[in-house]
Amino acid sequence: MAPVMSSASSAVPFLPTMSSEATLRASFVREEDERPKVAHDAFSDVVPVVSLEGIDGARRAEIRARVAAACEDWGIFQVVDHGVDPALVADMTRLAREFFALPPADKLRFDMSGGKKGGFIVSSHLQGEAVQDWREMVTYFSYPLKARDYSRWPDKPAAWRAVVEQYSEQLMGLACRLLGVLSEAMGLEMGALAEACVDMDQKVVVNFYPKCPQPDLTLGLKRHTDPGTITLLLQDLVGGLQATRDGGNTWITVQPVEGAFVVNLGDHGHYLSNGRFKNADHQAVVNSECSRLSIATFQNPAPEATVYPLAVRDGEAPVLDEPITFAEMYRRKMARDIELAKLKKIARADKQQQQSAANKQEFAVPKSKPLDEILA
Ligand SMILES: O=C(O)CCC(=O)C(=O)O
Ligand SMILES: [Fe+2]
Repeated sequence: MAPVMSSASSAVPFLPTMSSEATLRASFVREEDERPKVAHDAFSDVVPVVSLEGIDGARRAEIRARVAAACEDWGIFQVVDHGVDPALVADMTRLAREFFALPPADKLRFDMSGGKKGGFIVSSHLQGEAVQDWREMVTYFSYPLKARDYSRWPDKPAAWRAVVEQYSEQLMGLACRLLGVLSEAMGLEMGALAEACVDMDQKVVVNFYPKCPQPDLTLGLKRHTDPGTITLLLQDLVGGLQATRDGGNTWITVQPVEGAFVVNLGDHGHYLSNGRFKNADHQAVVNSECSRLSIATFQNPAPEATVYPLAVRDGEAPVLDEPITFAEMYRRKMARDIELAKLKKIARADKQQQQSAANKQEFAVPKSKPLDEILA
């Protein structure tokens, strides 16, 4: 069936309408090959849920083996019994929901469009991209401490800044414990990955996906891999995080687990393992029944950290030609994405032109011929 599109221009502010329009604006409608293939609630349990109870003692070897297997398979696993205070997690999600429920003007006081470091933005699609993501987000640059610019941290709801600070600190602790296990899983010393990150960066991104009138035509967040070392994702029980390991042909929806963090390996982690551990290829889908909240904590190396395999096994060649900095790795990734976005935009415009030419032809009334010409 042909998609039903609203003709409103994407230049019109769309915040208040994201959840109230009956049909999707054209700027959110994805090409067929990018649309969701699996429902937001068709949960799969293939991504293992690993308890971290006993991580510094009796269960370390078992945890390490399960983490290694999951990273070789999907680049994703979930952790429970992780030591992050559940009351803090509850406060974080409650206050995040309160923020997104504020009037648009309050959120736009922290508008980060135009390249500002941190704050609120709608969709956050790449420069030049033809299709927008169905999401709002707010970002906090939280580590290193010198990167904290409190003027870019929303000050409403009142308690949120303090809660984000505590959350960032506890997640940094969890990330360091996980990097220790991951280093060992790569056959390295426990401190190897943390050392490779130099002074670790942390960025917290709170994603809010409003309910959507036509979720089958769009994505909350398009397919991507995270650039950093690992990402710790807290998702509510609605579901919508999807992963693929065959380039987008087949997808699974990660089963939400109460209180768990989903751990995604990013590009940096992938390269350091010499490609043995996958950089999780993932996206977020939306639904028409309710909104969804997820909080992604990105643990990235410092911009000047070197990206190069640390764990090259016998008989393997390094997956990178030469050591590069993380800043350069990120620049190349963005350049590739922008190039791809440009090509997709051109293909989309071509297709729209062909469609409108075909429509004109269909409706063109054939010139009538004199009867004797037809009969001749
Ligand atoms: O919301 C989700 O499930 C995914 C979020 C994500 O992948 C990201 O923020 O990078
Ligand atoms: Fe992601």
